[in-house]
Amino acid sequence: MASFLSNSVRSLVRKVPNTATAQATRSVTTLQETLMAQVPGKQAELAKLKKEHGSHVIGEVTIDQCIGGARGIKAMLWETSNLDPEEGIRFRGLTIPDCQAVLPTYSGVKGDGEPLLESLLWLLLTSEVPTKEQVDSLTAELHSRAELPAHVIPLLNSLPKDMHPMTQFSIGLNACQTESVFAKAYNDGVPKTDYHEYVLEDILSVIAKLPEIAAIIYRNVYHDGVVNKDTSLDYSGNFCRMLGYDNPSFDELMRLYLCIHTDHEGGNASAHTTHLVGSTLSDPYISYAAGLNALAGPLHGLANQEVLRWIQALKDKFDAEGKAVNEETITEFAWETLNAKKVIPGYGHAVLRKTDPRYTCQREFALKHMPDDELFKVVETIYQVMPGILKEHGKVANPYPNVDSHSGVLLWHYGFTQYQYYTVLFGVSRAVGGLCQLYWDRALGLPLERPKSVTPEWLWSQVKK
Ligand SMILES: CC(=O)SCCNC(=O)CCNC(=O)[C@H](O)C(C)(C)COP(=O)(O)OP(=O)(O)OC[C@H]1O[C@@H](n2cnc3c(N)ncnc32)[C@H](O)[C@@H]1OP(=O)(O)O
Ligand SMILES: O=C([O-])CC(=O)C(=O)O
Repeated sequence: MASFLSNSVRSLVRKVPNTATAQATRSVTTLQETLMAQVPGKQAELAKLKKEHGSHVIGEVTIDQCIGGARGIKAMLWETSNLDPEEGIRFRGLTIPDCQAVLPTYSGVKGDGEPLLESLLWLLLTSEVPTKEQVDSLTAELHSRAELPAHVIPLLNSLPKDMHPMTQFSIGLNACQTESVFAKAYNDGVPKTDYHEYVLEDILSVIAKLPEIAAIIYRNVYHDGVVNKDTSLDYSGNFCRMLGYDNPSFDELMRLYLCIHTDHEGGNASAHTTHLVGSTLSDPYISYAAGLNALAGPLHGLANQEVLRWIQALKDKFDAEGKAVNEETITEFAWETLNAKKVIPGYGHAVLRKTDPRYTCQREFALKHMPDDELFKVVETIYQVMPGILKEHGKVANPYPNVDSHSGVLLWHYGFTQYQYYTVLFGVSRAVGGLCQLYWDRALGLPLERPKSVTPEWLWSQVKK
């Protein structure tokens, strides 16, 4: 890959020498080689579609959609995943159970344990299921790119402990932008046909650096500030050690967690923001930092902390009143929330119309690893009553739980109770989806995103015609 790069940029690339593992696995086809072989064909296919069918109509837009957050408008090309309202997410055509069956795991035996994050990264970028050797070479490559620039650790250490972890995360990633190979290459005037080669460098480096930024924040805010690595492990395993967790079952949970939160087609706020900001040719570091800021909103990724906050408030209220948490008290608390004109966090979705399969696979993990956990039973009871309550409420298009409804309770089981931090874990994972697409955005030469807005007067003029 580095041979494609100009001399001035090459000095920024892969500053960390290849590890022994990377050298040993050099015989496998690398991620970069796989992509370079795919790009010309994908470019030609898209050019043909545009040339021969560019004027084909694929939808219409109503006033409701125009003022209603663009729900359902098909206006974005997304390679890496697709969301069906009934079935849920498919990553390059594979459902979550498909991924669990075919993607390489830590043990090396397919289906034995959860897929490795590196497996999903490879799948999303290339649309191919990697071999274990390819995944191992990617693990080594990510470890070799993980070093943070010297100024970032003191910066993170200087942040107020009461600053929200997502704000710290965004600051940390923005500060790493000094390493952007793409920004330097653009400045040096490389031709636009080469952008994707530099963008790929940045994408892999961002994904590699995020766990340590995240771990420093966690250890600073809640513990002693000390981060210990173990790069003999995979990406998720090493991340768990950096956070301070050393438990094989928690490692598996983190592998599942990091895989299922990666991508949710293009319209969700964090992926869309990354894509939009990237379309201005902002580099992947600051494009994804923008995506993190979108993820930090309570209607999006922050809902995972809000779910735990809601459950704790529920428990506190009924503990104080000497009442049990059961179907009756949950129903009472849900109506209090709804009557106060607040949302039930973890329920509803802009696209899904059934229980989120990411919820289902986390529930299955809980049934396998923690069937008797007290908080899991509360989440199960909420699941029994909430769809009925929301249907009765009558406003919600989807009364079923989304991914955020279940993730916190699993973390809590392992002693990871600092729920204000939960969205940072989501942010480590979402980088993979948003940035894999950003690679294809540049490889396919997608343009600046700039939809047309209209005034209320214009809308009135349309209906009065
Ligand atoms: C990773 C993720 O981002 S998954 C989503 C995480 N977010 C949450 O869990 C927060 C709770 N859920 C919600 O706020 C919503 O369901 C969203 C934001 C996810 C989707 O929003 P929309 O597509 O607008 O949902 P929908 O069409 O069902 O909204 C219709 C009405 O129901 C309300 N509604 C939707 N979900 C809920 C809910 N969980 N609790 C109460 N009211 C709700 C909306 O606020 C809206 O009210 P309004 O007409 O007064 O504005
Ligand atoms: O798809 C959405 O709008 C929200 C969501 O579940 C995600 O981004 O994971």
